[in-house]
Amino acid sequence: MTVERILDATINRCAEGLRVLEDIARFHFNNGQLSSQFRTLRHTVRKSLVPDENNLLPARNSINDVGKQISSREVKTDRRKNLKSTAAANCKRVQEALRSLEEILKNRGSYHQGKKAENCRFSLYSLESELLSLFTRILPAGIYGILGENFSRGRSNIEVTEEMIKGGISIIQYREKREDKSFREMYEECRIIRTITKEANIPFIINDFSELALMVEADGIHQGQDDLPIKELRKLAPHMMIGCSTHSPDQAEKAVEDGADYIGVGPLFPTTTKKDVCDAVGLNYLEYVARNLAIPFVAIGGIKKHNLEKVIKKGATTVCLVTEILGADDIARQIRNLQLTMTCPGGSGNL
Ligand SMILES: Cc1ncc(COP(=O)(O)OP(=O)(O)O)c(N)n1
Ligand SMILES: Cc1ncsc1CCOP(=O)(O)O
Ligand SMILES: [Mg+2]
Repeated sequence: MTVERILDATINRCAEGLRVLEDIARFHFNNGQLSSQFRTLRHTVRKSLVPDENNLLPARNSINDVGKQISSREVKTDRRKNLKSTAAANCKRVQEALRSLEEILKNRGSYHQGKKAENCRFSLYSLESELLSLFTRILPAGIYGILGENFSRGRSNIEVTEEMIKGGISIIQYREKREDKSFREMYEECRIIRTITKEANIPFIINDFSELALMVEADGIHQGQDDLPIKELRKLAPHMMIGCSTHSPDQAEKAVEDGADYIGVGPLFPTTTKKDVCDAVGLNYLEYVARNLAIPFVAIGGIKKHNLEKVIKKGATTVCLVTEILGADDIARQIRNLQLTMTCPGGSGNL
C-alpha cells in the first residue's frame, strides 16, 4: 500500500507541475508547439507510467500526510518572484517527481515503466531549457540603445554602456562599425559589456557578429536582410533573442515565419547613421506592423526628440535613437528626457 501511496502522490505532483508549464507556454508565450509537448508528457505520466492507476486511489491519504503540515509551515519561503521562477520551480518539481517515480517503479519490479519515467525526465530537461529561454527572448518596452564609437564623441562603448544604464535604458546593442578596431578588441570589449549588462539585468544584443555573440554569451543577435538566415542561426542559438531588420510587410512576415523574436521597423525617417541605408519607409509601415503583426518590434531610423511623439502615436512601445543619444552631452539625462516624452506625450519632455 505504501508504494501505491507514493506512486499516487508523485503522479499527481508531476501532472500538476506539467499543467503549470503547459499553461505558461500556451497563455503567456502563445507557443502551441511547446504547450502541446508539455500536454503529451502529462498524458504519458497520467496514462501510461502506471498501468493499474485505478488501484492507486484507495491508497491516497492526504489528510494524514505528514508532509502537508511541513509544507504549510514553509509558506513564507514559497513566494515566487515572477513567472520565470514559477516555471523554473515547476520544472524542478516535475523532474524530482519523475525521478521518484522511476526509482519506485523499478523497485516494484516494473523495470520497463521505470525506464519510461526516466525518458520522460530526459525529455523534460530539453523542454525546460526551451521554455526558460523564452523568458530571455522578450524585447522589452522602452528605449533600445545602440553603441558605436563613430558617433559617441570620443567616449568608449564601455563608458556609454554605463551612462545608458544610469539613464534607464531597456536594452543595449553593440553595433561597432569602426574599421580600425580588431576582432580581438571587439571581443574583449563585448566581454566587459556583457558583465556590466548582466549585473544591471539589461539584455545585451550583438549586431553583425553572431560568433562574438555566442562567445561572450550575449542575450541576442541582430541580423540584417543580407546576413545569415534566421532559421539556420536559430539552430546555433536556440536560447538567444534573434532580431531582424525589416523595411516592408513582406520582410516582416518572412521574419515571423523564420522565427525571429523581434523585428526592427525602419528607417522611419532619413538618416545618415547607416551607410548602406535604404530610403525612409515612413510611418505607414510602422502602423501596418503595429496593427497587423503579433511580433514585438522596435522603431528605428532618424528618430529624434521632436518626432518621437509621432512614432509613439503609431503604436511603437520600443524605440531606438542612435545619434540622438550617442551625440548628447549627458547621455543618461538624454535618455531620461526621451522616456518622459514617451510616457507623457504633449509634455515638455525635459527634466
Ligand atoms: C534595432 C535595429 N534595427 C535595425 C538595425 C539595422 O541592422 P542591419 O540591417 O544589420 O544594419 P547595420 O546596423 O549592421 O548597419 C539594427 N542594427 N538594429
Ligand atoms: C542602424 C539603423 N538601421 C536602420 S536606421 C539605422 C540607424 C539609426 O540611427 P539614427 O537614430 O541616428 O538615425
Ligand atoms: Mg548588421
